[in-house]
Amino acid sequence: MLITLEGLDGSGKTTAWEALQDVYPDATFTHEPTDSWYGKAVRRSEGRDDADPLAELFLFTADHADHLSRVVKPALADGDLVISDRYTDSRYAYQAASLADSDLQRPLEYIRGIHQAFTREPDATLYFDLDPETAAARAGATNKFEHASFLSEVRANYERLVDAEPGRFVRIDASRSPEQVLDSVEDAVARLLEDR
Ligand SMILES: Nc1ncnc2c1ncn2[C@@H]1O[C@H](COP(=O)(O)OP(=O)(O)OP(=O)(O)O)[C@@H](O)[C@H]1O
Ligand SMILES: Cc1cn([C@H]2C[C@H](O)[C@@H](COP(=O)(O)O)O2)c(=O)[nH]c1=O
Repeated sequence: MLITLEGLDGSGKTTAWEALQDVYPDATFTHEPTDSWYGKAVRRSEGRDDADPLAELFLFTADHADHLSRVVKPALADGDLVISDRYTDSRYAYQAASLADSDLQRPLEYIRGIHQAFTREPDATLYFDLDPETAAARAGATNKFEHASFLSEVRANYERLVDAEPGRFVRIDASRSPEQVLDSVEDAVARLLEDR
């Protein structure tokens, strides 16, 4: 089973992903961007304000293709529970926002279309829902995406994704205390595993 954690920068995904490692020590824990050389190329691009947004989409997508073939698909083939801190929805939400003013007519649909031919969709996605101002403040503006105005466009895209596939997403109210958020996350994962 593939479970992904999604949401704005600073919404608490990594905090939850780390806590889940104590609860499910045998699961495969992974993340995007990855630590591969593709992931390092992505990190370089994130650090550049002059990066071309379409080129950046393809860097993130190359990292995803490598992540799928090297980590995600083999772990799923072994019957592992796979929990990924960010995955395809990050591209649909973030790169659709960075390409909003490009020549692409419908960036979110275009990006989904690129992935459809080769990706493995998540079985379930925990969506850490947080307002963009709090998210930006928690994230500390360490890259070009971590600003409230951009994050509010990203959030609108996440909402479109949730509306399109309500059965896949579990909304986590990420504005609560870390303890409350972790309790909800652990309950949600336990329920997903029971229902599978
Ligand atoms: N529920 C919470 N309330 C307040 N602060 C929190 C909460 N959860 C996490 N934090 C703090 O917010 C910051 C960002 O948390 P975290 O790295 O888990 O978020 P993230 O969603 O993984 O962010 P990014 O996508 O930027 O990596 C950290 O300093 C973390 O300690
Ligand atoms: C996978 C992915 C990530 N991003 C953005 C979102 C964040 O601002 C950074 C890195 O993520 P992290 O959780 O802080 O490590 O990259 C993106 O724009 N598109 C993606 O596909």
